[in-house]
Amino acid sequence: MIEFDSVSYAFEDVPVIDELSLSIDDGEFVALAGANGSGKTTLLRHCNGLLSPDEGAVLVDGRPVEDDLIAARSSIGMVFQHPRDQFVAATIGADVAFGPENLGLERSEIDRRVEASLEAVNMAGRETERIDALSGGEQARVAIAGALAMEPSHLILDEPFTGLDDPARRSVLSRLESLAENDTGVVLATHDLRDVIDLADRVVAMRNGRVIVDDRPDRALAGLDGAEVRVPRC
Ligand SMILES: Nc1ncnc2c1ncn2[C@@H]1O[C@H](COP(=O)(O)OP(=O)(O)OP(=O)(O)O)[C@@H](O)[C@H]1O
Repeated sequence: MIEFDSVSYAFEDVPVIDELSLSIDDGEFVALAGANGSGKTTLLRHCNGLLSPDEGAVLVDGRPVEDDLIAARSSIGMVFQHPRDQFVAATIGADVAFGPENLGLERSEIDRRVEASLEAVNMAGRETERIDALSGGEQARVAIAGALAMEPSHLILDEPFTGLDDPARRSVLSRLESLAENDTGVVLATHDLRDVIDLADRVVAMRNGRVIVDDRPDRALAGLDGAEVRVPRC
């Protein structure tokens, strides 16, 4: 479970997160919406200690993130907006293996995780391919596999679809849907709720560092307008 307990955060003196409270259960698929600058990325960066709250607390499985950064980073897989920037190796297999290797796991366990993670994103058997030769959609899936190889309880994706065309987005989304069905919590920050409206259990929308809507997707849409997010036309 991820809990934000009255979290406030400012860059220099500019408040960005404002006494925000929110809980995300294991296995939930949450769409995090909001206009540019509403604070989505800043909030998500608190989940694995990249940022620490000025006030309040962020808890992962009941423990403040900063009390045990390694535990928090093992529980939370993060995929950022431009997956290209987070690759650490030239080939798919080496990149996905990097996290488990840092955990000091046995080679057989590392290999098992790499295989299972690539299978989960529909890229089984492609370990030796070079990442720089992949399409954007394939790179997004490799980044997700890298996060999954840590066997996180939650996967947090910060607008992972930037620059992807519709087929690539749909392919990644269908993978995320099956992960959520298998009990990995998914938090997906997006401007475009059309992507996730059929998949999400909840839509949380932010404005000026606060939660303005937190509801089932159908009801959340009724409370949002095009200024916050791009909503599906029904
Ligand atoms: N490193 C930083 N230094 C100073 N201000 C920052 C920094 N990062 C973000 N901000 C500011 O914090 C506010 C929230 O930014 P944030 O990236 O969290 O919003 P967002 O909802 O993720 O936006 P987007 O949808 O455009 O990615 C913005 O006003 C932004 O300019």
